[in-house]
Amino acid sequence: MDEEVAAELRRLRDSIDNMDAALIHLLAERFKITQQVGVLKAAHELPPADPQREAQQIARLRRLAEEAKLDPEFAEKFLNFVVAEVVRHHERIAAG
Ligand SMILES: O=C(O)C(=O)C[C@]1(C(=O)O)C=C[C@@H](O)C=C1
Repeated sequence: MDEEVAAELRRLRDSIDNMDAALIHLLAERFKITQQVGVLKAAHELPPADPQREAQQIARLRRLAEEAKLDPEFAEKFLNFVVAEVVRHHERIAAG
């Protein structure tokens, strides 16, 4: 590979690595908060999932994605993926 191309690829990959690290830290913080939500819901016998809240989140994230020029379908799929995992955690907490 041309040395200039290799240097540019390295530079871009360094930025990708930084962003991936930021995403992991953000997700870890989000899961720490949803863990607290799970404990609160279990203590008050609230259902693990809240479809109405999810519909609001999806509508909001789709809007934000469009503004940011990110595919709104992708944003929705990503939220659903994360929330499905959160609901699994909530169910585990509720089961004791
Ligand atoms: O807000 C809640 O009620 C949550 O449990 C958190 C959360 C989320 O991860 O954002 C997860 C499950 C619910 O269906 C809705 C939202």
